[in-house]
Amino acid sequence: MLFLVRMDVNIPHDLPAEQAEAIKAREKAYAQQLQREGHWRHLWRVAGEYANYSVFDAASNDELHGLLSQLPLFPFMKIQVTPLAQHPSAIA
Ligand SMILES: O=C(O)C[C@H]1C=CC(=O)O1
Repeated sequence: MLFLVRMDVNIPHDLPAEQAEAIKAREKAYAQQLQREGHWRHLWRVAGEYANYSVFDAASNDELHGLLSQLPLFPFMKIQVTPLAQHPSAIA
């Protein structure tokens, strides 16, 4: 099952910079692991915003929730999920 996911990141200004950088480094490693595993199919920056649009592949809503809730930045993100279905006019 494919899901369009938008993530808006909002790291509190009072979080020490060193801590923020450590969380971002763990986030990058986990994001790249999920991409290698085929769960995180697309990752695009929203131009001009600390946000991304992503496409995830997960077997169920519960699996997707598990993947997203383990993101190190999860406590600092607003996440919107849109389940995707086949479009009858799509050729691929
Ligand atoms: O930068 C972001 O959009 C947030 C998050 C998503 C992947 C990653 O490495 O960080």
